[in-house]
This record gives sequence, structure tokens and C-alpha cells, in this order.
Amino acid sequence: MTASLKLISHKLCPYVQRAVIALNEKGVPFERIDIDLANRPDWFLKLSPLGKVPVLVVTTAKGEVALFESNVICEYIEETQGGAALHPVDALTRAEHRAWMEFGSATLGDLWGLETTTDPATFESKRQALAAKFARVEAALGAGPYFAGDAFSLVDAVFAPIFRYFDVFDEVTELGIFSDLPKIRAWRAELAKRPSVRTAVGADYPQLLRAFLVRHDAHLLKLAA
Ligand SMILES: N[C@@H](CCC(=O)N[C@@H](CS)C(=O)NCC(=O)O)C(=O)O
Repeated sequence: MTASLKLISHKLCPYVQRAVIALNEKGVPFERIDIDLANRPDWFLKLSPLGKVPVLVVTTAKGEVALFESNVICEYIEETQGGAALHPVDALTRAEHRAWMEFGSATLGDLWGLETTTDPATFESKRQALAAKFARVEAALGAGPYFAGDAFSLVDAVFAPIFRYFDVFDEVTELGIFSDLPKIRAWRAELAKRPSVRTAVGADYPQLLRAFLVRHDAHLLKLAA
């Protein structure tokens, strides 16, 4: 029996999206179950040690295993599913890619909470931390179109949802993070065209994210002024 895959998801979560992009790239069928993070069901809390999405439930002849941590899930998908490789063959380059995947998660750490930051000084320091992180990404980028050149990789899967989050965030308040980063702007545009990326969210994603951000709209707009 081949493993069956069930992804526990939230409609807006960029960590979930990186796993979906990896699954889409591999062309693997999977079931996606969206949950409400504000009201997490008991069955989910039993599966997820930190109560976070994504969780990939892998069912094999031996039973069910619930994998957590999005990068670990991506690695499992890469190791077990066919299709084009999403990691470089060379061990050192692969390790570098893994480091940049972690770095992608660190940028999300700075992005989180910006929408609820009411203090202008905190907002500005978080904005600057993000800008500094993306300047490092810019320096790591080559000629494109993807992180590692022609081959789409898990690093692309990690950053594509982050850029998508910025698409909507920038409508609410212009952070100006990418204005001096031309390689990232080109990379971001390329990722947005990729079918695996485009289909990783539902059609309602921009509307839902806008609604989430606009709940804090008043002070965000004030801070941006
Ligand atoms: N390190 C985790 C982070 C996942 C994460 O933070 N997910 C958020 C949603 S985007 C979550 O589930 N938050 C719920 C909570 O923290 O209570 C991963 O990479 O999977």
C-alpha cells in the first residue's frame, strides 16, 4: 500500500503553503483539511504537539504518523515522492538550501504581529529587521529565475508564500521592503507565475487575508501615514 496523505491546514498559513507547493510540484494526491486556529478541535490538538499547522498525516500499512514542522514535512515529501527533485544533489549545496529554508521561517517571525503592532517604534524596528533579512536573501540570489537558477527547489517553495503574504500586506500598508532589492523583485514575480504556487491557496485567499489585516486597518494606516 502506498502512503495516503492528509494535510491539516489553515487557509492563510504560509507554512502550510510551502508543503502544498511541494506536494503540487510532485503531483501527489492529498486530502486537505482546513481548521479554525481560533477554535482548534481536540482531534487536531492530539495530533499536533505545538497546536500548529501544518500537520501531515501519513497513513501506511503500519498505521498513521502525524508529521509536524513544515520544513520537515517538505523534506519527507521530497524524499518519498517522485517527480522532479526539489533539492540539489550535492550535500553541501543541499545543506545551504536547508539553511535558507530556516531563514525563510525567521523572516516570518519578524512579519508576524506587524498587523497588531500599535507602537510606531516597535513597528519600525520590526520593519527594519525584515528589510535586513531580505537584504541577505538578495545577496544570496544568483541570476534566477529561481533561488538556485533554473531548477525550482524547496527554498522557492518556502519563499513563494512569504511573498504572497506581502502582496496583500503591501495593499494595506506599504512596507517598502523590496524597493532596493531588484533580484528579489524578479524572483518574486517569477514565483507568482508558477502553477504549484498559484494553486496552493484558494480563490478566497486575498479576500480572507485582507479581512484579517484590515481588522487592524486603522492603526496600520496611521502608522503608514
Ligand atoms: N515552525 C512551524 C510554524 C507553524 C506555525 O506557526 N503555524 C501557525 C499558523 S501560520 C499556527 O499554527 N499557529 C497557531 C498557534 O501558534 O497557536 C512550522 O514551520 O510548521
